[in-house]
Amino acid sequence: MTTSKTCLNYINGQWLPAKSGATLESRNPADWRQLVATFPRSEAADVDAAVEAARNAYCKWRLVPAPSRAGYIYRVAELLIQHKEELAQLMSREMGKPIAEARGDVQEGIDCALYYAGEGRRLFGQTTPSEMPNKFAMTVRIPIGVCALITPWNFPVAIPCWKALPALVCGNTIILKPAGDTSACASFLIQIFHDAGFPEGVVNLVHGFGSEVGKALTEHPDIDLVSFTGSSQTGAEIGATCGRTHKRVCLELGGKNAQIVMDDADLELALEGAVWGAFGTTGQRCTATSRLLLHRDIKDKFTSMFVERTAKLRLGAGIDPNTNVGPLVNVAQLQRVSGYLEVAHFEKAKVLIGGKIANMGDLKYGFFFEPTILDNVTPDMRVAREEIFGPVVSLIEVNSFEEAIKILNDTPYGLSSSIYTRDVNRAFQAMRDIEAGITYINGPTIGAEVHLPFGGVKQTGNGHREAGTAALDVFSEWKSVYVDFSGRLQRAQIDNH
Ligand SMILES: NC(=O)C1=CN([C@@H]2O[C@H](COP(=O)(O)OP(=O)(O)OC[C@H]3O[C@@H](n4cnc5c(N)ncnc54)[C@H](OP(=O)(O)O)[C@@H]3O)[C@@H](O)[C@H]2O)C=CC1
Ligand SMILES: O=C(O)CCC(=O)C(=O)O
Repeated sequence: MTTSKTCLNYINGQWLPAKSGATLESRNPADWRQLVATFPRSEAADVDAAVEAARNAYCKWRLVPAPSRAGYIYRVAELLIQHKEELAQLMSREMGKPIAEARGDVQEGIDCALYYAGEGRRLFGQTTPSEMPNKFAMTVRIPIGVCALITPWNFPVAIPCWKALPALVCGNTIILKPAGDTSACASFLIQIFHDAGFPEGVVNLVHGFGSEVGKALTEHPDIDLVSFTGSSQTGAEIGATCGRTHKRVCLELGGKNAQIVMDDADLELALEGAVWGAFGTTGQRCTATSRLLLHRDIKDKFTSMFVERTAKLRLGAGIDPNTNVGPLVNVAQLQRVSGYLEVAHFEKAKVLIGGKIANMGDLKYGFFFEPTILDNVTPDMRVAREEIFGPVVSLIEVNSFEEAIKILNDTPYGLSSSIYTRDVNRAFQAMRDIEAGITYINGPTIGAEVHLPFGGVKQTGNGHREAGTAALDVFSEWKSVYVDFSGRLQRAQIDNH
């Protein structure tokens, strides 16, 4: 039996309870009887204290040379490596991810830290010729200020790292508001930042409800930027508030990702991709495969292979190394996914396998849902259009490559996409014509790498990207600098120079 943790806020280098003293609980989704952590139910007053600390710290942090800022980030990488297993096990208990995937989540945090530590010695700007003689022109990146990072529960280490590390290397200070379901993981991560020695106030953590702490951060006049990953609904609300209060905002929202399997595909390879893409992380990824667009010539064969393989997946607690599919994160997710099965029945989709809450034996203490394949799905059905965020995938038959691309694009979202084909011409055509931020050729829709931009088109976001150098464009402003060493007034576009 593992003991529960008492998590606190981290403000100005101090571990503190909520000013009100109120607390909330985080429980193991594989067995809700197990308390994983208690954490502060913070309010606007706690947010005010964190914003004040971050604002004060910003004055000095922005002047620390970027290679020195990167030194702290490198130390985060070292500490994450040191604590990888402990953190992965905590994650598996707190949000249910199978342990191998939890290790992958921490590894992504490590990769991210190593990448942005390196960026501290680059942060390249441009030098460019001036129109004038004896004048030098260049661009430099400058930080934005105090950044609020509002993160979900599905990648409790990777997503906070994607946001915090580029923000910090650019010279901003941060306040993390993690999802309540992964408050212990967030505290562990911020302990690592503390141990890495960041100056007081540079890194802050405020736990609590999104509707209280998240909202207070978004509305706060002294927050300069909000970076958010989560639902489209909350994202739209945050976007509207930031518009009203003139804040920079970066939104990473939903997906309705599809994998195309063409008639010439390597079916075994496509099968591995479909299983991992649809049921990895119990389908709780914004990049999860929730539609399989199958060419009519391989549909029957591929479908029976897929059903057979899905039947072998083992549901269980993530901490058990034999588990393939863990629980959903909480009862609300379980209800949401069950609700979509009602929709599927109403829409006359055919359940080929799964389709129910799994409550045999010890599973009855958790939020388990059977891996589910829906057939006879048409592109207009709700199950084919709305983000389900669970282990449910819809099969849609297509007659041609062109039809597959058309259906793939026929969604309000545009995050990830995939095509399995041996035809290089089709692969390149797909790369060009698919409307999505990410396209995989002969790979599943999941598995992004930290040095490439991550994000999507249409309602998946608001045009920004996380990860890679693209994240530096979120967390810094461009300043154009002209140095005139002519010793006289030179006026571009007016003087005949
Ligand atoms: N794109 C993605 O990666 C993700 C998408 N989702 C989608 O969202 C659905 C619901 O999941 P849910 O966890 O409720 O997602 P939310 O978008 O509501 O939550 C994401 C984060 O935002 C916070 N938050 C909630 N309301 C507000 C608000 N008004 N202002 C500021 N911050 C807020 C949450 O805090 P708190 O935890 O306290 O609610 C959490 O930290 C899922 O089924 C899935 O479809 C969810 C997670 C990730
Ligand atoms: O699958 C991936 O590549 C990353 C997924 C992710 O970050 C997410 O679902 O939020």
